[in-house]
Amino acid sequence: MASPQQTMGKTYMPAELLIAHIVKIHASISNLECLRPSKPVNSLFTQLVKLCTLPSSVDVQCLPADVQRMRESLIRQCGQAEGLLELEFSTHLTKLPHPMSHLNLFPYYTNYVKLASMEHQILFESGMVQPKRVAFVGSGPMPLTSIIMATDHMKLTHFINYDVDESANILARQLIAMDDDLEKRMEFKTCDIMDVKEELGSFDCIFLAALVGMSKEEKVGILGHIRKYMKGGGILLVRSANGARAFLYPVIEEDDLHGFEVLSIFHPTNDVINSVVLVRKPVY
Ligand SMILES: C[S@@+](CC[C@H](N)C(=O)[O-])C[C@H]1O[C@@H](n2cnc3c(N)ncnc32)[C@H](O)[C@@H]1O
Repeated sequence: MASPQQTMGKTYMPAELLIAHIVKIHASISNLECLRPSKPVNSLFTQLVKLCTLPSSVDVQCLPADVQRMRESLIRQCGQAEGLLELEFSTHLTKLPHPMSHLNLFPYYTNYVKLASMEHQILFESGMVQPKRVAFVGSGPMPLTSIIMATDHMKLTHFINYDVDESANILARQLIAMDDDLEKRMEFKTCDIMDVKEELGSFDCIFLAALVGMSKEEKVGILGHIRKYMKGGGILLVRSANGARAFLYPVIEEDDLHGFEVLSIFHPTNDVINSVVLVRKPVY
């Protein structure tokens, strides 16, 4: 089997070697009792993220069926572990007197800062400057994207966060409760995004979190629903994945975006995981 090579200071991993490592990690994760944060869980997911952010020639569109099945299982495991990690930290932070001054305790806080800055830059370059109303779909118990966007980039914008999980919204509201500015500009609504209709037409920009729609079919169904109800000329930012990062999150291809005008697709090469796909609903 080919061995790893060094390119630009990063180990380039031949696809078959990378996949062999990922298959082994998936097997170890599958043997874990539960995916709540713990030493073994943290260590396996840290190894997995390191591997998946290495330069490689992996193309998940051409995986053998058994590896594709493993990938789908791994994406669900990653989603579950991410949700449990956010739940753990949000529960801990909301017990502190000023949760907002301790957000950086979250292990992936700097990744979210970089991702939000990247997403704001992409929106700014597409002409979406200081939107009035933004929706974040799948905000979770640690709604870092909305918080960082509202605090650092969109200081006049009103954010409506949708999450199907009421316990996530209860924690998210507690997280921002001590911040007067965010309290006024941020709402958390408990519902499946598939049940939100006319209100989607009130947003200048909608973010769709990577973990909303865990299979291609589910994601495409959600995209079609949002497109149906969002306003003409409205912008949708879809988080996707590329290369080996596609073992962690679902991938959105251009042909999953029929009916939208694709404005840009950005694949990060640093430690940010998600790709950013920006689309607009045409004004008929
Ligand atoms: C764990 S969070 C990750 C988002 C992350 N906090 C961020 O700022 O980008 C993803 C959330 O999506 C929510 N979710 C999944 N499917 C959904 C759906 N169909 N409608 C609304 N929320 C959904 C889950 O309940 C979960 O809390």
